[in-house]
Amino acid sequence: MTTSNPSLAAALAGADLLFDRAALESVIVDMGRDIDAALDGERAVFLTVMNGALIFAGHLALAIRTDVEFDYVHATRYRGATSGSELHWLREPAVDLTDRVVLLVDDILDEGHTLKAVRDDCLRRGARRVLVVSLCTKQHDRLVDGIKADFNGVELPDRYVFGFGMDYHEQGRNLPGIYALK
Ligand SMILES: O=P(O)(O)OC[C@H]1O[C@H](OP(=O)(O)OP(=O)(O)O)[C@H](O)[C@@H]1O
Ligand code: HPA
Repeated sequence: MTTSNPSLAAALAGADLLFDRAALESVIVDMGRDIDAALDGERAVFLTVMNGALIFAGHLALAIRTDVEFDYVHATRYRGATSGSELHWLREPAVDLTDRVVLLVDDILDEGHTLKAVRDDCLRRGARRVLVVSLCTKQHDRLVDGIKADFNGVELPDRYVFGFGMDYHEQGRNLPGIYALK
């Protein structure tokens, strides 16, 4: 941690716990069941958007019974800040997506720029179907046109959240719950 980072302890002291680990694990089990039904036996590419989706992806993969092929992309537009800017691609998919079903797995659908760009990139690479899977979606009117989650775990108020993979200035990703700044 660099010394210029705002204090995680101070943020936690002023934050609300929205969903604890047990609640999230239960939601993710249900998502896995729904995804199995949608895949109907097809072996999908399980494409994780790093870094934020890391923890969700691990839990979700264990909740899906259909075999999947793992790959990941790294795209970031917040870069440790609490408001987004343009998307930076740090790693593109390695698996050939031609004619594949893709489970596009991310932690949060906020304004939607990230998932829209990655989803469109998968389609450009020839994916037959992209199912957008997000642990949470923020409720506000800033969502870009043309993107929605096909599978969503929980809905969030319009507040900056962290934990369960999501960062507060690159801190707090391994907190076992979702917290919201006041
Ligand atoms: O819907 P949007 O407004 O585009 O925001 C959602 C994206 O922002 C976060 O990534 P971030 O850029 O913070 O990178 P990270 O995954 O490394 O935390 C999050 O993991 C999503 O990918
Ligand atoms: O509220 C958020 N928290 C963490 N990462 C994010 N990326 C987009 N919105 C958020």
